[in-house]
Amino acid sequence: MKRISKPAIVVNFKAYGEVEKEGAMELARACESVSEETGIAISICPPTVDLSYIARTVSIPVLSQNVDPRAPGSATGWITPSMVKGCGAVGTLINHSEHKVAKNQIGECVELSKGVKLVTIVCADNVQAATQVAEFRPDFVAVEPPELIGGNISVTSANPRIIEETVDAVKGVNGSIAVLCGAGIKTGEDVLKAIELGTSGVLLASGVVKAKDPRVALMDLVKHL
Ligand SMILES: O=C[C@H](O)COP(=O)(O)O
Repeated sequence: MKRISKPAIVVNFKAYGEVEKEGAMELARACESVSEETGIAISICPPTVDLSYIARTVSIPVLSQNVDPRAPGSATGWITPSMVKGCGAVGTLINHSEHKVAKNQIGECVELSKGVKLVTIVCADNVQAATQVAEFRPDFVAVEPPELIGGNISVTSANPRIIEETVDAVKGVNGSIAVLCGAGIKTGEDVLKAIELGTSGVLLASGVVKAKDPRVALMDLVKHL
């Protein structure tokens, strides 16, 4: 199933050492296997260097970790949305906290991505930023307080208000934009809380990528869905 259905679990592999060499494909396979076994949509964002290989191999949705605001042409080293689409990915993150895009270029990334029918997940650090990026009409806005990213305290318990307020603010801009939350999410309880707070799912990384057994971590994440 290549569609990002809801509730959505989006696993960002980032650039962790665990996903170097064959690690990315092994993790992609684990996500695919849990998704098939449970029927829950698990989407993945592998490192760009593995995007094409993984997108053509697994049956779950594969997204790029970023795109650049460039159309096909003389753009050495840039990652165009068109290229991402061409290698079999179904969507892309944009403006991740660890890969910021200049404010005036976020809209361009969304437009170019939509133009090639990529699903767009635009990240935002706070409610104000989430409201601003919602104006670009992405498919998803993912709110992630940077100080909680990669830590052991889930945004759902550390700052549930930011999630509720982001859901209200984004829906106020456009009711069809789905909201995700991320930062420190590690358990099925965290995911359940995220849904109860009004989101359509979660964006997470370390809870799966750095888990001793990623398959066990994934099964736990989806156990209440
Ligand atoms: O893209 C994922 C987010 O930055 C969250 O990362 P984390 O789950 O390691 O906190």
